[in-house]
Amino acid sequence: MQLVTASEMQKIDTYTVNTIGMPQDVLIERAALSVIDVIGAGHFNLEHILVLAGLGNNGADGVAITRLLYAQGFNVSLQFVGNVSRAKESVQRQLAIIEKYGLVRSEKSDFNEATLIIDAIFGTGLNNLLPEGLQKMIKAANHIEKTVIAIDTPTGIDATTGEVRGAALKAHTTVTFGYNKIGLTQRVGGYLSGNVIVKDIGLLTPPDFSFSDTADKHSATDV
Ligand SMILES: NC(=O)C1=CN([C@@H]2O[C@H](COP(=O)(O)OP(=O)(O)OC[C@H]3O[C@@H](n4cnc5c(N)ncnc54)[C@H](OP(=O)(O)O)[C@@H]3O)[C@@H](O)[C@H]2O)[C@@H](O)CC1
Ligand SMILES: [K+]
Repeated sequence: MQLVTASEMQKIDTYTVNTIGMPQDVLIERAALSVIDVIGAGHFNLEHILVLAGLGNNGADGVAITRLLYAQGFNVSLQFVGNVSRAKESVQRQLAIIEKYGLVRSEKSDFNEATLIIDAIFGTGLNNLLPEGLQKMIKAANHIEKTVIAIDTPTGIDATTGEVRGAALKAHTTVTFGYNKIGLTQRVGGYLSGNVIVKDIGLLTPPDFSFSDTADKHSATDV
């Protein structure tokens, strides 16, 4: 199966949105729906779902997932990591929608109460060490061994190299979009990603795209 680096994935996202004209919110909705499929097909304890969201498009996926779960009647909490006033427009749009659903964000959540954690903090946009406060939070969450579903990549894993950027939230399952990422198959990233499920969300790859990875070297689970 074809693997990609973080920057290749970003180029494919940009091509799909800017050249093809697929609205970004449609991709986010499809990403969220694909995660709902995985949650529904798995044997997860859904008594209390906690969604941790970041300030970029990965966080926007998280807010959309929260809305879809809430609309189905699940007990779901949404907690942001970082200052929401600095969130990308995609997140702000999702937040405006959930407000109208009557969904209220949590300021601080008790991880012990959660039966399932959805990690939508950072995805392919991760470009540095995680902030120290977040590293601490992740280490504490790993310690209590909750079941985690990572959105696109486990937070803290470099999607290109599989290295840990300070700390990484260990996932039971990672739902990744379009193509699997090299970093989810190598080094510690391979271990911390758990079961990797690749979902098609309608991304298009430019016809002349040159991948740095040669497809016949690898195999992975495709769904
Ligand atoms: N593109 C699309 O259309 C679609 C994308 N989708 C989803 O979006 C995800 C990629 O989204 P994203 O590019 O917004 O980046 P994300 O991982 O959310 O990070 C947010 C921002 O955080 C920042 N930052 C980075 N590292 C940092 C650090 N260590 N400490 C602090 N800040 C740090 C950095 O901002 P910068 O520093 O560059 O200003 C970065 O931009 C992808 O994984 C998939 O889930 C799908 O829904 C399909 C449609
Ligand atoms: K994530």
